[in-house]
Amino acid sequence: MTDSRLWAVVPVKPFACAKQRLAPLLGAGERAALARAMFTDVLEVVLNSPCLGGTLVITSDDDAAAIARRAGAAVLPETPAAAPRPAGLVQAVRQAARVLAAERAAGMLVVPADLPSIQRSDIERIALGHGSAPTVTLVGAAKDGGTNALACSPPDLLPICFGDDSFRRHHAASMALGVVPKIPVLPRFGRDIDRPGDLYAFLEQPSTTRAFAYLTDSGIARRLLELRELPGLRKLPEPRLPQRAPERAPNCFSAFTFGATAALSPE
Ligand SMILES: Nc1nc2c(ncn2[C@@H]2O[C@H](COP(=O)(O)OP(=O)(O)OP(=O)(O)O)[C@@H](O)[C@H]2O)c(=O)[nH]1
Ligand SMILES: O=C(O)[C@H](O)COP(=O)(O)O
Repeated sequence: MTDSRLWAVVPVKPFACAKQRLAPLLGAGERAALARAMFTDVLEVVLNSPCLGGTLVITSDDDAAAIARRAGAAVLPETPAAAPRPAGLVQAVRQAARVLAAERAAGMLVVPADLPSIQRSDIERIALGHGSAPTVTLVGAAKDGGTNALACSPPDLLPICFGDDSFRRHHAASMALGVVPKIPVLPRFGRDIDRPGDLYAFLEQPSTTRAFAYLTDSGIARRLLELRELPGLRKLPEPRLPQRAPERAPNCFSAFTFGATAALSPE
């Protein structure tokens, strides 16, 4: 590959297992639908960013893989299947880094699938400011010390250590390599939706995202209004769809099996 642009890597956990920390507010089906909507928002942004060389979605979820392929992204079947966090995320991103390095990609930009508010200008700030190898760019989560954007050139330069306190650990790993990471200030990249407070904050800023539309059209936003008086939600339109009863979550870490890794060219 002679392209000097970064490849976006979007790791996606099976929707049926996603957003467990939102269980106090949402049923299993609602969490899966929200994760799907957020992933579609993120996918649209990265695929519409010509500053990127391509988009690789790594997942063991057939539905996520089908969405990615329809949108024009390359899909890398995750092997082994998603494990409990953070091991699953770490192994998935390491797998993607190995594949991109083998394809001689200039670098990778890991974009989590739970950042529905990001915009193309945010991707451009990271990609166009990243520079040539060896380089690391990091963007931290606003609250929990996580890493919400990780770019590295070459793709397998940086030890991947998602999990508790990951931003500090990724920063330290980069410094240990003698690479001072670039840390652009990107507030929208800081706002991943993990916990109830993140969901309330997201709802208080109406947007044209699929995630916001799902939460309002399904009646969830109004239900949360009744749970916690949110002045910002008063002007929401009446919900159009009947509310779905919470469903039981399936066994989330049953074994998935996939074939060989997909080619990088989008199918
Ligand atoms: N491919 C893959 N992606 C993962 C895995 N675990 C998490 N992710 C993705 O990594 C990003 C951040 O993950 P989390 O914030 O832990 O999201 P989550 O696992 O849905 O949230 P919880 O269920 O509350 O832990 C999201 O895009 C997830 O879909 C995994 O095991 N495999
Ligand atoms: O930094 C990390 O480990 C990932 O971004 C996931 O963290 P989160 O579950 O807190 O979003």
